[in-house]
Amino acid sequence: MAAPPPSSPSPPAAAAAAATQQTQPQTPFYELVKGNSGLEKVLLRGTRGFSAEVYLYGAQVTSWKNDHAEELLFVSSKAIFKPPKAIRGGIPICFPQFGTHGNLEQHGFARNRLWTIDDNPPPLPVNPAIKSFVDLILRPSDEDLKIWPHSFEFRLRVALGPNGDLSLTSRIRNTNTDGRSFSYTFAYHTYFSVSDISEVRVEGLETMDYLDNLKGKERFTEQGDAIVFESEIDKVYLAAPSKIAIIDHEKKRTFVLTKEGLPDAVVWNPWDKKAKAMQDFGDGEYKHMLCVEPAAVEKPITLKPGEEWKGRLALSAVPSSYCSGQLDPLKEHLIALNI
Ligand SMILES: O=P(O)(O)OC[C@H]1O[C@@H](O)[C@H](O)[C@@H](O)[C@@H]1O
Repeated sequence: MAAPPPSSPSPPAAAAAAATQQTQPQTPFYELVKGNSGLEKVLLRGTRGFSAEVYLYGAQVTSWKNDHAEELLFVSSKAIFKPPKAIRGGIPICFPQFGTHGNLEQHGFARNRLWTIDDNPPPLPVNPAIKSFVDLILRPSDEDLKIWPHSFEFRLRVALGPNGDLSLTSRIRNTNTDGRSFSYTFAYHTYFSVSDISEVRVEGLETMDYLDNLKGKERFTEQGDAIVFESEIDKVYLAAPSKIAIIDHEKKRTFVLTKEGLPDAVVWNPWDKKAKAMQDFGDGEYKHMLCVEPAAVEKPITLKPGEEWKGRLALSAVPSSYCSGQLDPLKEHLIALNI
C-alpha cells in the first residue's frame, strides 16, 4: 500500500485480504499529517475516540488518548521537535544501545533518525479487531554504518486496540552479509502522565534485583512493598515480571504494562534538581511524569545474520481498583523466567 498523502486517510481495509490472511487481516488505517516543526506524524484513531500519534522522527509515539480525550502519555511542554534532539516524552525507542551501556550516544540513534512507513511488512499475527495500526521501518544510513557497522532492518508496528490499548511490536533483523552477529540493548522509554508523582505507586517490581544508575550501576535488591516516589530514581530492574502496574491514586487510574521479549524494566524520574538542568524539560514537570521502560539491558540481545528478534509492549489504562494488590510479583517473576 502506498503511503497516503498528508491529511488523507489511507485506503480502507482490504476485505479480501482480511478473509484470507490470518496473520495480516487488514490494511492499516491511519492518517499522515504535519506535526510540530513540520515533522510528519501518523494519526491512529480507534473506536469511541481512542487515538494515538506517532512521529516518523524516532518512530516516536507522542500521544495516546482514552475515550474521554485525556492524554495518557507525558510530553514536556519544552520538548524540542528538531533533529538531532530526541523528543522529550511519549515513547522514545532506545536502540541499539540503552543508556550509557556502550560507546554510542546515550540511548542509541534510533530515536533521532527519520523512519519511513513500511507499506509491505512481513506478516505479523494480529488481533483481527485491531483496525488502526501503522508499520514503520528503519534501516541504517551510510553515516549510521560508520558508528555502528551493522546492517539491520528494524520494523515497528504501533497499534490501537478496540478498547484503546496501545501496543508496540518491534522486529529487528540482522541483515549483515559478511556473516557477523551483532548485539544490542533496547528500551521502550515510556513516559506516563501522572497526576502527582507523590500519589503514584508501582506494583510488580518489589523484591526484584536492580542496577542503580545513581550508584554506579551497583546491584541491589528492592525491599518492602510497592515502589513509591520521594526523590530521584534511576533503576534497571532485572528479570522483571511480564506485567507491571502504575497506580495513580489521585486520578484513580492504573496503567498496566505487559511486556514480551524484554526481561528488564527501567524506572526513572529526574526529580527537581535534574529537571532544572534539562533544557527540554520544565522545572516542575517531574511531578507529572514517570518513566517505566520495558527493556533488555543487563543481557544484550545477540542476532546472527538472518535472525530476527521480537519485543512487544502493550499498554492499557483501567480504573484504579482493578489492579491494586492483584499482581503477585513472585508468580509473575516465575512466569518471566519461564518456570
Ligand atoms: O535525557 P535522555 O538521554 O533522554 O535520558 C533520560 C534518562 O533515561 C533513563 O532511561 C535513564 O535511565 C536515565 O539515566 C536518563 O537520564
